[in-house]
Order: sequence, then C-alpha cells, then structure tokens
Amino acid sequence: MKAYIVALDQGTTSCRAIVFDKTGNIVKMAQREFTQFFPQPGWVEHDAEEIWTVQLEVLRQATEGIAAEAIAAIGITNQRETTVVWDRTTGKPLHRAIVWQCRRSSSICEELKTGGFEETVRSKTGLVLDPYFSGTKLKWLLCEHPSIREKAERGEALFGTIDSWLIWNLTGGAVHATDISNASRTMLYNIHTLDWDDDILAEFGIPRAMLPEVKPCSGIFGHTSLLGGDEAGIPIAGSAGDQQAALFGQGCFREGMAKNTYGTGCFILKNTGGKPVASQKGLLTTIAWQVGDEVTYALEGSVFIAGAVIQWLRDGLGLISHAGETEAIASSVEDTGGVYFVPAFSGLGTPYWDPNARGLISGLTRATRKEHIVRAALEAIAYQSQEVLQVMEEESGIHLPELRVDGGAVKNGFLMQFQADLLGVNVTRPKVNETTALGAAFLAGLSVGFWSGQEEIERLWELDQTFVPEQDEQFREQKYAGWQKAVHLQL
Ligand SMILES: Nc1ncnc2c1ncn2[C@@H]1O[C@H](COP(=O)(O)OP(=O)(O)O)[C@@H](O)[C@H]1O
Ligand SMILES: O=P(O)(O)OC[C@H](O)CO
Repeated sequence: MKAYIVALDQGTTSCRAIVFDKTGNIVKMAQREFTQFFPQPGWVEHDAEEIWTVQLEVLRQATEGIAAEAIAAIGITNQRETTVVWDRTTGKPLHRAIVWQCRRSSSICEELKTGGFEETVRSKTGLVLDPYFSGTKLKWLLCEHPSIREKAERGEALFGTIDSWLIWNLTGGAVHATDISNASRTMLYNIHTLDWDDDILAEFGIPRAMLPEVKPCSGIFGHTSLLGGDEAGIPIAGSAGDQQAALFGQGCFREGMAKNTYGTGCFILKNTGGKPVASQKGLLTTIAWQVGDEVTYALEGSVFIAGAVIQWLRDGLGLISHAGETEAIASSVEDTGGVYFVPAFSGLGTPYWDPNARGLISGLTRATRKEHIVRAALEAIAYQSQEVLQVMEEESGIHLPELRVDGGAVKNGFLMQFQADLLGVNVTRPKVNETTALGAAFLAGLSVGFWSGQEEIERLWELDQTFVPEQDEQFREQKYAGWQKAVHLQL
C-alpha cells in the first residue's frame, strides 16, 4: 500500500528528507548541514556535488526500513535562485553553485540599470534588478568563463536551480526540468507569457539551449530508481521553490492569505490569486504555484538575513554555542539597552534593495553586554519582517488579520512574541513546523491522487500556538522609529 510521500527540502544551510503520512504528520526525518563557502566579502558559494551527496544520504536515512513500494511519490523543494551549471555528458558541475545571497553580480546589475533595463525586468519578470536572482549570476558565470559559454552554446552545459539539479541526479541524468515557481525566480522567465523571455536572454547573453523545461508544480517530473522498488521507479511528482512550498504547506490557498518563513532569511508571501499584482514599493511579483492549468501568483517581501544572524553569533563571534540558547539569553534582559543590530551582511532586500548596504550594531555603551546584542539580533529578524508587512499593508490597504509562521527560527518563543508585539496581530505557529517540506509533499501527493484536493489538505492544518500581542501602539511606534534610524545609518 502507498502509505507515504517523501519530501526533499534542500535549504540554504541543510538538506532534509521527511517522510509524511496521509494525515500530513512526520513519520521520519533526517537532516544534515553542508559546507558554506565565502571566497570573498559578499560572495557565497555551495558545492553542488556535496549538496547532492548529502541530499541522497538523508533521503536514504529517512526512508530506511520503508519499502520503496510504500512511497507514493517524492516532492522537491529548494533554496531558490541558487545557480548551478553542469556538464550534460559527465553530469559534473562546471563551477561552484552561486548562492542566492551572493553579491558578485552587483556591477552587472548596475550596468543593466544604467542601460535602462530595470523596467523591462520588472514588468516581464516581476522582480527587482538585484544580484539576488539567478539571471545575473549566470551572466557573470558565462562572461567570466568563456569555456563554459562555448559549452552552453553547444547545449553541453546545462543551467538549473537546485530543484533541477536534484531532478537531474534523481533521474540519472534523464530529465532536465524545473518547476514554474523556481523559473519565476531566475529573472529569465516571463511571468505573463509563461515562457523564458527571448529579449532578456539576448540582453544577458544566455543561450536557450542551456535552460530546463518548465513544468507545473504538481505533476510528474520523472522517476527515480535510487531507492529500489519496481521497475518504473518512484515518481517525482511535485516541486516548488521553498518559500512557495511553505505558502502551500500553510494552506494559504485563498487570496490575501500570507505566511512568513523564518529560516536563513525571512520570506513573506501573500497569495494574490490568479493574476500578477505589480508593486510600487519593492515587493516582488512571483509565481506561487501551478496546479493543473491554474497559475497562482504571490507578492513577496524578501529579507536576506534572519536565522543567519544567529548562526553568525555562533560561528562568527562565538557568542553562543547553539541557536536554541538565544531565547533564554534574550529574555534575561529587559530590553536591548538601546542597541540595534542591522544584519545587512548581504545587502538589504525589501523594501530597500540596496546590494551595497552592510551590517552594523548601533547604540553601544560600556553597559552593553552579550545579552543585549543577542536580543538585538533576534529583534532585528522581527523588525525586518515588520517592514515588509508594513509595505504589504500600505499597498493593499488591508490590515493582515493574522500571520502564519514557520521555519527553523519559529521555535524561539521570544522572537515570536516580540513579532506579535511589533505587528499588533496574532502570530500563529502550526503543529507541523516543516511546512516547506509539507508543501512539497502536498504538491506531489495531489498529482498522484494521494490526497483528493486542496480542501482535504486545508483540513490537515493544525495550530500549535498563537502569540497574542501584549504591547500597545506607543511601544510599536517607538521601537520601529529606533530601528528605522539604525537602518538609515547604512543607506
Ligand atoms: N531557537 C532558535 N532561535 C533563533 N534562530 C534559530 C533557532 N533555531 C534555529 N534557528 C535559525 O534557523 C535557521 C535554520 O532554519 P531552517 O528553516 O532550517 O533554514 P534554511 O532552510 O534556510 O536552511 C538557522 O539560521 C538558525 O540560526
Ligand atoms: O533556505 P531558506 O529556507 O532560507 O530559503 C532561501 C530562499 O529560497 C531564497 O530565496
């Protein structure tokens, strides 16, 4: 009997494999971190081969003792925008993966802006001309490495985001495909015509031959025999970028529903229904998912550094030994003692879109202790999310009734309460916090009939805890004004 769906969640810092049952509960999971490379200030790389090895290892661990015949399908979700180029014949990467956080293509973005290309990009792709997205990373790679360009022109070098890379490897090099939500993050995909955009490809000098086929998020991408089982193999039946998958996993199927995922960064997505909504204030217009013929769009606010600031306190400063400690440390002081921490390690995303901004800690005095800095780092995650939500509200004129949250950092009760206090709305945390993986599982499960439809999935959402605002308007205004002052020191 097909009792399970397996989700592969390839995040910025770790690979997870999670086995879900029909009730959407976790049966088994395995997770492992992989290496981050910072070859120059502002540059971030991953080893795509290491990612595949680690992903396969956690897949095997999570499914140990489970017969391949019991797995109805595999769903994939991934860190988005991260750019991989590999050799069609050998299957080996031709360069380290250039990670979404990497700023190396800043000057390319500047040139394109000067050349008046910003509006074209915005109107065709819904995105902002920023190094965050794959397009200028790929342009950089082809310009810096003429041998890769030659291969690309001959159709021998393939481009993909991490979902494509996993699908390629899971299918033994038989399938070069991506899903529409990931395609919409490349800056090469036209979100209106639903095709790669020839004008942009020409401007960026990217041959179409290296691009993957774009498929709906829920549907068969290929099959894998890596876990054994019958000859046909296990279908890879769903795929979506991690933030879109989380929106799906949170059951935000209706227009106006929104979620915030607190992982390496924070990504707030609001379902805008069947049509793209353009933003005037730095939100991204993106494709949430395609199920059948129906395309759903979203507005997104992207915060580049959220949980990553906690990792930096651990790995960069040695102030803490585990992320989990920060809750008690932050709660041990009344406030930050006037300290603000702007973690703009990779520039600033929504609403500023300043690739050159860098981090700062302000308001230091001789009385400042480690506890204040840890607290300020956690508060920064909430302030950045607040800024995005404020823009969303200003643009739509609608006050968000609640914020659904998920991701690694929502375990932190201090952070969740502070977020509710700052926003003045309820923050709701679901029982299954692995919402990203759950979304990928739902997309895969829907396509093979494991679940009957979105109504059934919606009923599976269960509340863990609601964080209710405990502070008044004056608190919110005062705190936010202090944050704004600190951010503007950097701009
Ligand atoms: N208790 C905690 N408090 C604050 N941050 C945390 C906590 N636990 C984990 N994190 C942060 O959450 C992030 C991991 O979340 P995850 O959703 O796995 O991220 P990703 O998918 O981006 O790799 C890390 O950056 C980590 O620092
Ligand atoms: O790895 P995460 O979960 O922080 O997600 C990264 C985003 O997909 C980047 O756009």
